Amino acid sequence: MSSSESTSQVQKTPLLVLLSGSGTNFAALLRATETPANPLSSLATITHVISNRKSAYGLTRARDANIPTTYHNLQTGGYSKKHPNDPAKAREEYDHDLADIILALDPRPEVIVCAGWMHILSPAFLNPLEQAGIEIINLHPALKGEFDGIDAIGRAYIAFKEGKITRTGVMVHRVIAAVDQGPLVLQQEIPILEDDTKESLEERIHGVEWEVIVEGTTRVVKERRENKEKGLIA
Ligand SMILES: Nc1nc2c(c(=O)[nH]1)N[C@@H](CN(C=O)c1ccc(C(=O)N[C@@H](CCC(=O)O)C(=O)O)cc1)CN2
Ligand SMILES: NCC(=O)N[C@@H]1O[C@H](COP(=O)([O-])[O-])[C@@H](O)[C@H]1O
Repeated sequence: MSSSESTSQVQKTPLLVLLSGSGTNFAALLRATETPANPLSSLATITHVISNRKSAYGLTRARDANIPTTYHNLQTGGYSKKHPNDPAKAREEYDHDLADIILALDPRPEVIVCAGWMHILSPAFLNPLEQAGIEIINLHPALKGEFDGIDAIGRAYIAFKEGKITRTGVMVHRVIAAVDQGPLVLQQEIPILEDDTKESLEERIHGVEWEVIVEGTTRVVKERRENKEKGLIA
């Protein structure tokens, strides 16, 4: 940033959020971008939200915040009907079109945050986004290398009850084709207490998620802006 520029004049990094559910993590990220005391508020802004589920309350939260939204669904988008006997082809076309939707946005997002996005992204999506230089990160309620995939919290709780673990955690990682196995941005361990129920553990994990998604996004945005200033990326 040149000395004559204030942060208010510097273009904020446009973020796009992918979500499938209630959107509490999106809400936490939005709060951070709108809270002057939070460093993220001077660095980034959420410019679009996409969900694959029409009923996702996260879409309502985005609309209430006057953030543009898109609903993109495998069934209602006709992908499954077009390829009734080839679900892989249907998913490939769905992913390809999702990438086209994002690449056509103005402003084009620079960082995509998966915040409870419950769809595995294929190379048909990942490749064009990578070629466009758009970074993708994901919030996952487990530590790296543990409980990849869905119901990570439930599986961690079972492992705890079986005496196999005494802690779990939350991570933000970069998204690659291998689900939840991309490079770590950051993670935070969460102890599992003897008297924890699945519900009490889940509640504690969600509270940590709302912090980790902000810190993880902030780290990625800061690194990207520094790399831009150094001329390492366009
Ligand atoms: N290529 C990648 N795609 C996604 C990643 C990733 O790391 N690489 N992270 C996920 C988020 N996620 C866990 O953090 C996750 C979400 C969903 C699934 C999954 O099995 N989805 C099923 C459908 C499940 C459902 O609809 O309830 C599916 O896509 O067939 C696994 C992991 C986001 N995508
Ligand atoms: N594999 C990813 C995954 O399981 N993510 C989970 O989706 C929820 C989204 O909640 P939200 O819609 O309230 O943000 C989060 O709690 C997170 O644990």
